[in-house]
Amino acid sequence: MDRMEELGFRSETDRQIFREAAAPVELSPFGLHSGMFVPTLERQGTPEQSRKWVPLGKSFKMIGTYAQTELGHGTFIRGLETTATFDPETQEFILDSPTLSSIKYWPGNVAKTVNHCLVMAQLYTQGKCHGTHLFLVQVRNMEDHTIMPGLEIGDIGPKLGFDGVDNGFMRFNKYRIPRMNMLMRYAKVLENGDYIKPKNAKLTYGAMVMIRVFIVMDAFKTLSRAAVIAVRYSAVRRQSELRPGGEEAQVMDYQTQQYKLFPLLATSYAFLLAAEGMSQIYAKISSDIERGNLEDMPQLHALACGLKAFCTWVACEGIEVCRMSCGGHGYSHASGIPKIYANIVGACTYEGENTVMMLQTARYLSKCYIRGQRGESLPELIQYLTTDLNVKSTLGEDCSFESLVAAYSHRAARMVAVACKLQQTNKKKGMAGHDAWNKSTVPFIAATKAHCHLFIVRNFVTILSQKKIDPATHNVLSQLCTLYAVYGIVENMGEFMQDGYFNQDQVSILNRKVLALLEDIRPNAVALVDAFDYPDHLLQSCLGRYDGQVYEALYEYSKSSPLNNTDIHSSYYNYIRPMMQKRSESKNISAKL
Ligand SMILES: CC(C)(COP(=O)(O)OP(=O)(O)OC[C@H]1O[C@@H](n2cnc3c(N)ncnc32)[C@H](O)[C@@H]1OP(=O)(O)O)[C@@H](O)C(=O)NCCC(=O)NCCSC(=O)CCCCCCCCCCCCCCC(=O)O
Ligand SMILES: Cc1cc2nc3c(=O)[nH]c(=O)nc-3n(C[C@H](O)[C@H](O)[C@H](O)COP(=O)(O)OP(=O)(O)OC[C@H]3O[C@@H](n4cnc5c(N)ncnc54)[C@H](O)[C@@H]3O)c2cc1C
Repeated sequence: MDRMEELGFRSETDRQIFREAAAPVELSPFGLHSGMFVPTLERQGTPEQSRKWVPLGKSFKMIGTYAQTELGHGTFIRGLETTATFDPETQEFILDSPTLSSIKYWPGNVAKTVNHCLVMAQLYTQGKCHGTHLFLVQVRNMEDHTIMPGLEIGDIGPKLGFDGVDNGFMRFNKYRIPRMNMLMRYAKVLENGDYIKPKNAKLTYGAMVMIRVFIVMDAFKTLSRAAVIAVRYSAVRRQSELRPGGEEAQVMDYQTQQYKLFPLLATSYAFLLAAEGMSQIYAKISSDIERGNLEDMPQLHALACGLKAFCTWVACEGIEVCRMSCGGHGYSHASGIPKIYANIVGACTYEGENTVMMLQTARYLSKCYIRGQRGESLPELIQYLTTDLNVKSTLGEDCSFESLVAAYSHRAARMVAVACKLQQTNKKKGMAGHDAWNKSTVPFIAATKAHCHLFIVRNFVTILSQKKIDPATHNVLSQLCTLYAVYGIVENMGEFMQDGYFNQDQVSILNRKVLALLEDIRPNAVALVDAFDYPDHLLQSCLGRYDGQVYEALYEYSKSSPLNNTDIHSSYYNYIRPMMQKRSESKNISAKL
């Protein structure tokens, strides 16, 4: 913190890069403070509240987190049970956890680190419940960090990853906070207890939308780091003979290794651009929302949910492929990959479980599909839903960007139509609306994945056609873009072929194109991962070192294992030797017999 001040880092991006460099392996216990607590105070507080609290947060005088999930409910926010009941006599809210299942459970850094929380609770005033709202709650004494009376707080125990984050539980026993600690930018409770409702109840969910946008960038960061490690290692690692009697080949020269890694390299670039595109859309629509124009809120919500889920799923699968492509050494923490995976895989669950998020986007697509059928105008990103599904592909040998985007549009439009028609058929059969929906959600998830895939391909193509890029770089980025798109088709061929959109010749073209691109990309593969510019310090990987001294690094790493501190381990004296002695005594006994 002091060092950041000394260096004059003001922007959140600079600060984030610094924090990551300072704690490269474990997630920071202040991540939720800087990433969620302070921004939520800024965006959900009134100007007065922000002026009061944000400087305290930014200077770490107040350290906070976001406490929403409970033992009994995470996904279903409307089902949260923590109550905040307004007492007009004292001008306070009384926070309470009325049941076991209402205990806050999972919030990061609640257990030991923070002294404040933003608590999501059901607001009661004048005997009426007004749904969930956010409240700023002091949870520890600012002098000695003791837990405030009326609260029970603890750690939830070990997890798959997130070792640097003390996820905790928290129980309220009629705990009082001032009225002005409700975040009142959109909804308000007046002194007499009157409730002023917001323009849209979902404005309270703004912090989640923001983090989902950040998570798309996390998916890029983590997948690209694993790809850097795996590609560099594949250039160093030699195994088996490619040419009989020749020297052992770099494993990167095996076509199968290229097929594992180069599409993930291409995906990393695609995700970086998608994350940037998503951030721009977020900046535009969220500033409209702040000015009171809520028209595009559903579009933003749908895009953030879909991309968060799509990108984290693909990143996690891809990181695992990177790990396995490093053979045995990939399994060691020395590779750096297990930690990357363990931390990012949580993102498939936190900030909205991925299936649930996909279904939010699906609902939006379903509504847009109906509007499109009625001839109503649709937002630009969704206009493809009205394309003519009888058209066949014009893809030729060059696999042009235009033909690839058309293929992705066709696939997504067809799959959304299939899911919507199933939903409609279910309704016609007499099912209630919710059943008709539930019984079409599997095809809706597939359709939503296709929709997100289209967004990413189209975004990559658009950037290549609009940005001024020098010809050599443009050429190699075009290869990556084409590989991302063609590989996606080859791996999901059934979805593109089901209605005969491609003919047999075109399928052969696509299969050949993938293999040709692997060869094109091979000479630039290491440069393309170097271009991400991750320092060794950040990667913390013996396999992904910039200088390629992999075996030296692995040997040094092994020597630093705590088990090597002594020649004979205490387990020998405590267990192995007594066991051996026992065995030899019993052997002697049996020999006597
Ligand atoms: C979306 C919901 C599931 C909605 O639930 P419902 O179906 O019940 O709907 P509602 O009635 O509530 O909604 C009606 C209506 O509103 C629409 N809606 C909903 N939400 C929004 C919204 N936000 N904006 C606009 N509109 C919205 C909804 O679609 C309906 O519309 P229609 O009627 O038109 O259909 C909701 O309940 C929900 O969001 N649930 C999810 C809960 C959730 O997200 N919880 C998050 C808790 S906080 C958390 O998890 C924090 C985690 C933070 C982790 C720390 C991150 C640190 C960084 C780590 C990075 C790792 C990198 C590793 C690096 C390395 O190692 O290298
Ligand atoms: C590492 C980590 C960090 C976290 N940090 C925080 C934090 O800082 N603050 C905080 O408040 N919370 C935090 N959480 C909690 C997290 O936000 C929730 O776990 C998450 O929102 C998922 O909710 P859930 O646990 O209720 O899952 P559930 O909803 O119980 O999901 C279980 C299964 O049910 C399915 N399901 C649920 N609803 C539906 C539906 N409507 N349709 C179809 N399928 C459905 C899901 O797809 C899933 O397969 C964290 C969680 C993790 C893992």
